[in-house]
Formats: sequence, structure tokens, C-alpha cells
Amino acid sequence: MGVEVRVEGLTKSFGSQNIWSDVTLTLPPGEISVLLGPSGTGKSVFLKSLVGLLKPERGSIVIKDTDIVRTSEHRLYEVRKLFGVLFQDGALFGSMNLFDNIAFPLREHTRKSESDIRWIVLEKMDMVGLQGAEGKLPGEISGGMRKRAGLARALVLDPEIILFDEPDSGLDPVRVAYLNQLIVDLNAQIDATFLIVTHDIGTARTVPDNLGLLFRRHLAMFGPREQLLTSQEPVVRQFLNGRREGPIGMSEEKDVAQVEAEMAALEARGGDQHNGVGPKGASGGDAVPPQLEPSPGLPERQAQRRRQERVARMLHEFDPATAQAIRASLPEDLLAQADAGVFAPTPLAGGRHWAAESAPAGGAAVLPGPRGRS
Ligand SMILES: Nc1ncnc2c1ncn2[C@@H]1O[C@H](COP(=O)(O)OP(=O)(O)OP(=O)(O)O)[C@@H](O)[C@H]1O
Repeated sequence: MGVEVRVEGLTKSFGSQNIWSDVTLTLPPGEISVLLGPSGTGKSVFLKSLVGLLKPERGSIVIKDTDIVRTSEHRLYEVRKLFGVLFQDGALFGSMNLFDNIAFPLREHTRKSESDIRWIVLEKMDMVGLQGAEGKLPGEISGGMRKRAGLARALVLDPEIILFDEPDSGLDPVRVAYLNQLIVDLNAQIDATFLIVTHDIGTARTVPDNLGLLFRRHLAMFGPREQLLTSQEPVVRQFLNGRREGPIGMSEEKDVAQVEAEMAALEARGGDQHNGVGPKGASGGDAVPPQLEPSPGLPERQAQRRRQERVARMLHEFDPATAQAIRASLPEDLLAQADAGVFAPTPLAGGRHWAAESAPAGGAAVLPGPRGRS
């Protein structure tokens, strides 16, 4: 099973330039999370911080009881082995064929025999639909195939956490749809924790269990997908609708008076529903489309039931629109438990962040509430 990644109070600056402050979120084990944010808000910096390539000056990133912000180089090296990373361009070596590219981490980091390596590489190539392409050079294949080769390489060390940096970049909408399905299928097969940075709103709306948005040097929101997809926060709605009107400007923030005038004009035109389908899959800010399911023949995502139990516990923390959307995703047994008051209220208001709890001693049926977090 994938591991939990717990980020608390994380702050990163380069010299006097603060990138973001006080970022707190937890990636639940085995679930898929998406991080959105206008260009330059530091999403890539966040991914690099998670793998220990950049050092935030404050806060912690706890993975398997290790705070990687403060740990030794040796321990960091060990924790890094838990990660697979899909870089934007696949980051393949141009002079190596796909087989050697995908075998590279195994040859570098393990003592496996060539026959074992061959078996693993072919298995991962099969998982991403690249059977028979072992001998191709990266320059001979399409961008979509390069992404899949990068993904196969990210899988060879059996990672428990996979980071995807804009997997959709440079792909046509149909290839993005295939890649999204592949991501969900892989999650069902390996149950690792996934974090995807993307600008593709279609991906954000249909792939993840959790959604977050970085804006103005802070994490504006992070929570179950239903929370962001039903949110009335102006910045969230602007981003999900891909429209110009709102707090996000072309290159920097807008002043309050300008935002107010834009929003009044937008309302006068009838609001978001008159925007139609915008770029990058944006359309309508408050519909919660069904989440993608694994392809027929694949196992159910193990994270699905865990997540259902988790959000059932959090139901009381959300506003009615979010709670209703979450209820629509829950099986009857959990709904009945929620309605019977089995899930204890918690002090956490807003449900922005998630915190894991261990099961109560004795395995009681009552699921514990999430720990309070401000
Ligand atoms: N090593 C570095 N040294 C100094 N500044 C950096 C460094 N890496 C990133 N930055 C700055 O951090 C800011 C955030 O960059 P980052 O690439 O993380 O944004 P992003 O949200 O991923 O953007 P995009 O959506 O366009 O990919 C930028 O202003 C960038 O110039």
C-alpha cells in the first residue's frame, strides 16, 4: 500500500522571494491527489521539496516517521527510494532505447541480474501499453509514448509514492484521456499514493480523490474532490472555470476594485454557466462529474473504500453542497452509519486538511474522527 505524506507548516523561499508559506496537507495513503495553481505559484517547487531536492526553511514533511526536511543525507537517500517521479518530458536519455531507459534505475540502484531486469522492464512496459517498443529511441516515438515510457521507468523500483509533473503537457485531449485512464488503472494495480500537478481541469475534475489549489503563496484549499468542485471561493471557481474574471490576473494579482467590477459584470451575464467550455477542460464550476473507474477486468481501487470511510467521517465538516456531493458517492452502509451518528464530530472546521487516525483498540466498528488541524 502507498504511504501517507504529511506536510505541516511548510515554507519555502529563494533568497527574499517567498514561494509559499505554511502549506499543510496530508496525502492519504494510496489515494490520488491533484495540485492545481496558476503558473509560477510553486507547484514544481513543492514536488521537488517532497523528494528532498529542495529544502524548505520551515515546516515538516513526514513520510514513514521521517521528517525529510531535517533528516540525514543517508536517510533521505533511503526515503527517496519510495518515490517514482514522472517528469514533464519523460526525462529519457535520447541515445538509449526504451528498454535501457526503463532499466536504468534498476541497473543503478539494485544488484538484480539482467534476466530479472528484463522481466521487470517488460512487465512495466506492458502495464503502460508499450509492449514491443523496447528497441525504439525516444526521438522515434510520440510525446504520449514518451510519457508512458517515463511512467514505466518511474514504476520499476516499485514506488509507494508517485509524483506526476504535468503529465498532460504537450498531449492532445484524446491522449490526455488515455493517460488519465492509465493513471487510474495503475493506481488500482499498485495502490501507491499519487500526487499529480496539472493545469488540465478535465483531469482535475475526473481523476483525483483529493484536490488542492496553490494561490498567492498559500495553499488556498486542499480536501476531498467534492469540496473544491462545489466550492464558492472566487479563486477556486475562477480556476475551475478557466475564466479571466476573478482574483487571478495575467501575471500578478489584481486589485480588489477590479475584481469586484469583473465579478459584477460576470453576474450580469448570468454567471459561470454562460462561459461554456473553457480551455483545458474547464466547464461549470460546481458540477461534480463521476470519478474515473479502473478499466474492466482490473481490481477495484483499494483506496476507494478507505477514502469512502474517511470522507464519511468528515461529512459534518462540510457545507451542504459538499456534503450532498460526498453523500452521493458513499455506499449505503457508510451512509447509514453516518446518519446514525456513528462518526463522532471533531473539532476540525472546514475539513481543509486530512489527518490519519489509527483504528481504535479492539477494532470497534466506530471509525475515529480526523485529528483537528487548523
Ligand atoms: N532553484 C530555484 N532558484 C530560484 N528560484 C526558483 C528556483 N526554482 C523555482 N524558482 C522560482 O519559484 C517560482 C515557482 O516556480 P515553479 O516552477 O515551482 O512554479 P509552477 O507553479 O510549477 O509553475 P508552472 O505552472 O508554470 O509550471 C518561480 O518564480 C521560479 O522562478
